[in-house]
Amino acid sequence: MSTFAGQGLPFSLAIAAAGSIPFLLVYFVLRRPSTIRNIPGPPSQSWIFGNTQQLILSTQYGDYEFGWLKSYGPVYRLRNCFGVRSVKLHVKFGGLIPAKQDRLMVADPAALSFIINSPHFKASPMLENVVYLLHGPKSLIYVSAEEHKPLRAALNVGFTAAAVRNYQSIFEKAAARITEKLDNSPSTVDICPLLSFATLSTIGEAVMAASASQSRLQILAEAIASHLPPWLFRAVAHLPTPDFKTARDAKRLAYELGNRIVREKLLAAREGQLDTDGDVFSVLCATKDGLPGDIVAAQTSLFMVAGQETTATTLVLGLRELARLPNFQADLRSEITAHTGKVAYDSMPLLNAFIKECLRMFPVVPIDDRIAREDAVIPLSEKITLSTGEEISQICIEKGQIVSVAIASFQRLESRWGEDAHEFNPNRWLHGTAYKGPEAEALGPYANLFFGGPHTCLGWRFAVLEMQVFICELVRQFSFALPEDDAVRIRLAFSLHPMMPNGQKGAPMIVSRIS
Ligand code: HEM
Repeated sequence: MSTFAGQGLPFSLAIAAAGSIPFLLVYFVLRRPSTIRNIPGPPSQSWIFGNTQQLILSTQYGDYEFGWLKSYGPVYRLRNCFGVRSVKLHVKFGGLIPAKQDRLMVADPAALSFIINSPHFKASPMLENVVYLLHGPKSLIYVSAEEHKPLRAALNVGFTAAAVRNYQSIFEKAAARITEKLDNSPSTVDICPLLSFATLSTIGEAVMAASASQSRLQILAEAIASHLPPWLFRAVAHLPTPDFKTARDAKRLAYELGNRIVREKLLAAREGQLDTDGDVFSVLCATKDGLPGDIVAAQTSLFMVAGQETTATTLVLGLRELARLPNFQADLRSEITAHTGKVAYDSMPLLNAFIKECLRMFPVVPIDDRIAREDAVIPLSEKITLSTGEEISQICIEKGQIVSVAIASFQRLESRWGEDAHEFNPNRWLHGTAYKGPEAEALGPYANLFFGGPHTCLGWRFAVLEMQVFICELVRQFSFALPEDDAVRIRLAFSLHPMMPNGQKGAPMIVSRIS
């Protein structure tokens, strides 16, 4: 599927590496020594990769990270790529001393809350470049903090509780298409493409009223959902290599498609022909003094990527867990079949506990890198002990420090979720909130499972209703089991994905119709 994995990759890598050398040299000379060097953390695995390979490329996401969480606690230091950070003259030692480049891994609740809400931090340069390349400079996720607030408020009209209720019939039709496909599939079936296509079709219809059968929409989704290598730099992205060209083409295609649809809708609105209860773009185009058409169209790629694979992956990983819990699966089916007629999804405790547990255990964005725009003092919920023996309750960091918001680790903190934090246990949500801690009161019904701060997921209600509808239809009609030779692993490829041993995305399951 991904052209990034195709023939052009080694060539692009070579060009990217060559193009980056002058920047790296300047970087090595100008950067400042680490201020977090006394915070304990795992030893570096290699000079080139530091601990980054273990963090990002482990066979199963978290193989190392969750071990580090246990050994070093919710805040620790990791070595980044190119371990020797700078060559700095230390008069005290009378020579050239290499200082290390470190990243701060943070899963401490107070620290996380501070980082994601503070203007002192922004997305890391690497993340910004990928976002720019994929979604463009006018997309909600890329614009400056000043532009973000009004743009988000304007876009939110398409994602309110009332607006999302209008998309329910779209989700129901998509769920019916999945069950039809399952009826025509062999008993062992890869559920990934089925769910990816279903979530793509709902995004197309609910956001733009574009049918998923439109081939351009499909091509676009293929291209923009491709796994982007995390080493993309904006400068080299303008090189004429096939990999970067695919990303640029996808962004252009998305904009063209969105732009055409928005123009049609604006025209229909002027003629009083626009259905204002319809899709997100219709709602936005019908809003008096709303956003200019080009700004609405500029969100096409973001909505398609943010809304498609996220929901599909959460569902796939959840169904795999359901297969491991046959008793819970049976109870959930009983709860679903007990509801006849108009389904009140929010009043189904097992269904909602299951969805929350899927989001907790498998945050599709498990780690989010930020950079300090200026010197800052990060508060901590619990004191940590430095390698010098000193105890600290806050961390002073310098401008330029990379901080990894360790979402997956936060969602497995034993101090907050209990000793069984690493187990998939939907029942934890059945009796009040599963989250224990002084900040529990401040968390919403989803306990920050869609992240927090100004960039918290705009489409969370959309995702929840879609998952409620899909799970109800699937579990009502089918039972789910794992094949005996199941070898699927969860790996990080920009976001979490189920991967088969051959390196392809996929999740074969035994799906049987309930007679
Ligand atoms: C299970 C499904 C989903 C999960 C787990 C999820 C998770 C997230 C997370 C963690 C972020 C914050 C990213 C960051 O700050 O770097 C985010 C942002 C966002 N999500 Fe979702 N998402 C899901 C579904 C959706 C859907 C269905 C849509 C739209 C239809 C959507 C639209 C967005 C948008 C537009 C943003 C950017 C918000 C901003 O920058 O202000 N998401 N999502």
